[in-house]
Amino acid sequence: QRIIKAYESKRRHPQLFDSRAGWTKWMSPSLVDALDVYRSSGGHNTTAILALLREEVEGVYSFDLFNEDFCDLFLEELDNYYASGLPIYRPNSMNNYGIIVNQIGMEPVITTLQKAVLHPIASILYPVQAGSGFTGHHSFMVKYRADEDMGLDMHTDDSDVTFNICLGRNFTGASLTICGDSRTPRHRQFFASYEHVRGRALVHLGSRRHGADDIRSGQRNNLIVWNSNEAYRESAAYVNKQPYLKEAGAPDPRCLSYTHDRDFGEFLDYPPGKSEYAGKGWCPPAFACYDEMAPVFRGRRAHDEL
Ligand SMILES: O=C(O)CCC(=O)C(=O)O
Ligand SMILES: [Fe+2]
Repeated sequence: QRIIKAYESKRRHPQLFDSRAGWTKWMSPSLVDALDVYRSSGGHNTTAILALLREEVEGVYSFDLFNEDFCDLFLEELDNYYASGLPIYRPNSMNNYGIIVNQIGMEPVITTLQKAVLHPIASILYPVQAGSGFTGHHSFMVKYRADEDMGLDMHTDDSDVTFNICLGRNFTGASLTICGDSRTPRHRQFFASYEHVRGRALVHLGSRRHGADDIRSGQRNNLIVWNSNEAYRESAAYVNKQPYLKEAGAPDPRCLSYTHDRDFGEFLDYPPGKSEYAGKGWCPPAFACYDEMAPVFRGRRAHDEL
């Protein structure tokens, strides 16, 4: 709160923080029109919105959201914040170069975006998780560069519905690998590789396993909005209350996580500097290991207990 106040007078593009106006003027005109159709039909006419969504793979969709101007202004604003010397809160332990944008004063304007754009789309795609409204969001930037963080380990989000919006700048590589839904037999099976496009958003359930492949050149900055819905979390349908199903078979190496998976080392070498994770994984839990994995797991345990 103190930081938000301190930054207020230093904003480079104050219009980006205007929660009343929101970000509509930088949005894809056809999306704005489609949302109008949806809204004026009381949420019944979903045709126009659905026509703008591209299904990348079952359960994961992308759509054009912002224009180049928006991406430029937004990245300039972040550069300006970094130059201000104010403290930078990192989004999570795995992102050393990102920033939580709610902490620089963007929470209200992103709430406007959530109400006007994200929730309508999420409620069409994921009615159970989106429900009658989101109750909060955790919004942050991730940044990848060949000489900084290059990628992000496989994980699921503490989010009910995630929107991942690419702001550029120029880059090659850095695609997003999409695997299965957590707790399902195929959670570590490969589903798709998504190439980010500047101005385009990807939307998926937070429970979907995903990770960012290493960047080859340039830099990629994405705005991530983790939407949460308290009513859904309290309901019996909440994903974290579902049974953890037994894995169907050996994982696809592209879907392995060195921070989460107990069998990572059976398939791949730990990335440089990450070998401390060996032996610390918990996923899958013992009762949900695929058949051939059990001896591996028991062997590891027996070894550890010596
Ligand atoms: O780099 C990306 O596109 C995804 C980042 C991500 O999944 C996350 O920060 O939770
Ligand atoms: Fe994520």
